[in-house]
This record gives sequence, C-alpha cells and structure tokens, in this order.
Amino acid sequence: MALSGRVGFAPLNVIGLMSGTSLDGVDAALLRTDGERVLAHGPALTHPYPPELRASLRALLDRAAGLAPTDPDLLAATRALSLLHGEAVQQLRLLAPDMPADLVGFHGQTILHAPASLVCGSADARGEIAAGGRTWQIGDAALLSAMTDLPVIHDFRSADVRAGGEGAPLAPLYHAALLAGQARPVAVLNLGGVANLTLVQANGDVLACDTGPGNALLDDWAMRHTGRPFDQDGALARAGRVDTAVLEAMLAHPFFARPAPKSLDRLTFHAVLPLLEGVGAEDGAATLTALTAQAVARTPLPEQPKAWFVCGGGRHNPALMQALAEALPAPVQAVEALGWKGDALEAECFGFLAVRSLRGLPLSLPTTTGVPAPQSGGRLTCGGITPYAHATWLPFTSWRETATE
Ligand SMILES: Nc1ncnc2c1ncn2[C@@H]1O[C@H](COP(=O)(O)OP(=O)(O)OP(=O)(O)O)[C@@H](O)[C@H]1O
Ligand SMILES: CC(=O)N[C@H]1[C@@H]2OC[C@@H](O2)[C@@H](O)[C@@H]1O[C@H](C)C(=O)O
Repeated sequence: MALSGRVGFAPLNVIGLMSGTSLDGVDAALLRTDGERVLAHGPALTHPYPPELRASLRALLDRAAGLAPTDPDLLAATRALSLLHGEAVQQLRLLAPDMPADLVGFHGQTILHAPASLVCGSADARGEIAAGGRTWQIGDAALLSAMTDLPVIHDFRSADVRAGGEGAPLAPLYHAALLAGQARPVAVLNLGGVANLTLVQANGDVLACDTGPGNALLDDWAMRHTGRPFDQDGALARAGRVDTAVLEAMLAHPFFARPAPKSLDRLTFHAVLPLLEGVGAEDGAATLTALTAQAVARTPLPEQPKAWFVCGGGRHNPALMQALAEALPAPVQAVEALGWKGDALEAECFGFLAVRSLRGLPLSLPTTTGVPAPQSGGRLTCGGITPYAHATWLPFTSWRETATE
C-alpha cells in the first residue's frame, strides 16, 4: 500500500479551561480534536469563583503592573484559582467516563494585558517597542498537572506578544474551524468582559480584533449602583435612556478608529467612566450597553458580514442583543442558532489550541493578532505528575453543567 504524503495526527480528548475577564469563574469543556477539526463535543460546565476570590482577583487587576511575583495576595489567588480549575477538570471527567481526557489546555486568569500597541498607545510603533509588551495570565500549571495527572498546556499568549503581536484574541482560529461551510463573509462576536470579533472574509481569510468593552464596564456600573455583579437581563439598561452626548464622547477614544488587529486590557476603558459622572444608574447602564454595541458597529472592517453569531455571557442580556440588532446591518443571532454552546466556546477554544500547541501549529496569524508571521505558542507542563489524590483533601464546591440550548 502506498503511503500518503501527509502523516496523520491521532485526535485527542482535551479539556479546555477558560476564566475570562468577567472574573465570574472557570468554564471547562471537553473536545475530541486533532487541532484542525472538532470530531466530538463532550460536556461542559461552569465552576463559579467564590465571591472572595472574585474580589481578590479584582483587587489584583488594579495592582498588576507593580506586582512582585512573590506578592502574598498573588500567590494565594493563584493557588486558589488553580485548585478550582483542578476541581472543574475532575468534575468534567466524571460527566464523561466514555471520553477519557488526554490533555488539558489551561488559559489562566489574565490580570494584566499590555501588548506593545497598548503600552505605546499606537500600533505604528509596535515593532520598535515590541520587547516592552507584556501579557500575564496567572495559574499554577504544575499544580494542575499534579492534581489531574494530565499534561497541561498553558501560557498561550506570551510567544505572540514576544514576537510583536497583540497576544489576543486567540479564539479566531477556533471560530474559523467551526465556521467551515457557512456562507461568507460571516462574523462571530464574543461578548465577554471585553468583546472580540472574528470575521471570516469571502475568500476565507480570517481577520480578528477586540472591539471594545463587552460586559466589564456595565458589570462594574451595576455593582456600584445595585450591588449586584451584572445588569441581570438588561433590566437597568431597559429602564434608562442612552445619553448620546456621553456616548459620542466615549466613542471618541482612539481605540475605536484603529483597524484590526487590536486588543484590550479589561481596565483600558475605565478612563472613560468619569464621563458618566452625574448620569443616573439606569441611563448609565443604557449608555454603556449602547457603547458595547456601537463599538462593534464602528469597528473598521474590510467587508461587512452577512450574519453575526454571538457567544459569551453578553448574549444573555436582551438589552445588549437589541442594541446590537439595531446597530448592525446584518442579522444578529446567538451561536446556538448554529448548534454551538455559547457559554462553552472559549473553554473549547483553549482545548483546541492546546492540541495545536502540541502539534506546533500556529495559534495566531498576522491578521488576528498583528504578529509578523503565523505564530505557535503555549508551554507543556507535565512535571510533578503524581497519582490523583486531591479528592481526599479538597471538597468539590458548586458547579453547573453548561446547558445545551
Ligand atoms: N442574564 C444575564 N443578563 C445580563 N448579563 C448577563 C447575563 N448572563 C451573563 N451576563 C453577562 O455575561 C458576563 C459573563 O460573560 P462571560 O462568561 O462570557 O465572560 P468571560 O468569559 O469572563 O469573558 P471574556 O470573553 O472577556 O474572557 C457576566 O459578567 C454578565 O455581564
Ligand atoms: C488578554 C486576554 O485575556 N484577553 C481576552 C479578553 O476576553 C475577551 C477578549 O479580551 C479576548 O481578547 C481574550 O479572550 C479570548 C478568549 C481570546 O483570546 O480570543
């Protein structure tokens, strides 16, 4: 029998873990993939952060730029979130005894994102100061590997930033793999703490960027005015009116006019919050909801998508979905319309990218992060693997399986 030129790569069962900028918890999802195609979707779940961990992570974000690696609060938060990730992995394994995991993709918690373009405030100078760029995801991959007795791929973004890229977004190659066969141009919009889009152009090229705030500003506003962590079902925004003068002043931020690729730190837009001084709780929520939608609509794109598919927690907010439908010229639907799990997509993505990392395939492209050439990334940790024993000393806390809507 003649051998074909291409050597195949056996698909793996991989658990992807993502804890996003909303600081709400860990999403975990199981996939069978070779890093190019998804052969099976296993279960997914969300393991919420306890309020004290959420508060301590939120405090670390404010101090991240000056944090020493040995800072006691940093070490405590790193350990706590790594243990929670370990719990999430073990719970997921219990849900899928017929899909034994081979590998874990561990994103970690971003506490600082300062790629060169944000450090210098201009994309043009990126090449000169690339060495100054930095992105920081905390998490103890060796501890996770020891807890789960699995090899762990982590540190997905640093190689891209070191090479002069934005280090984000990294979901585009996963979105593009799932979009194969859809009518183009087509876009996926992720409404997390920060919002990001993937555009698959008519010729199949993939373009991506962060668009602006997703839910993070609105979450902080809701916490300040209602004491609740987010604007549940958009109730606050729906009771208010958009302050167009404030909205336009916010949209004057130079980030919005920059073409893709571009990325953001969760705190980048906190500089615009003083513009809302004196605006009431409801009108402020309506204005921040409109800001997220307008930032997407005004992102300079070479082609307008024929359809938008929305993932991330923001798609549960009807006020935000309505604002997007009004701002965008093409239909806007949740990714469930494609049969995808919108709350598990990012976790699945880091499973998919873990397998790509293992294979040395690119995680990013010049058109997705601005990196000069297709860039691989991620680091493998399998040191310290010990037989799984933590169940005897770590009680499982609350978790919920991701619904298939
Ligand atoms: N019912 C709801 N009503 C309004 N907003 C909601 C609802 N459910 C979720 N959200 C929003 O979704 C957010 C969580 O979204 P998600 O889990 O996608 O964030 P993330 O994974 O942290 O984000 P990122 O993509 O930035 O990493 C919450 O903080 C909240 O703002
Ligand atoms: C630095 C960082 O963690 N960025 C996140 C964040 O959350 C959304 C947006 O900002 C995106 O750039 C990225 O996450 C997704 C999963 C990504 O890399 O595609």
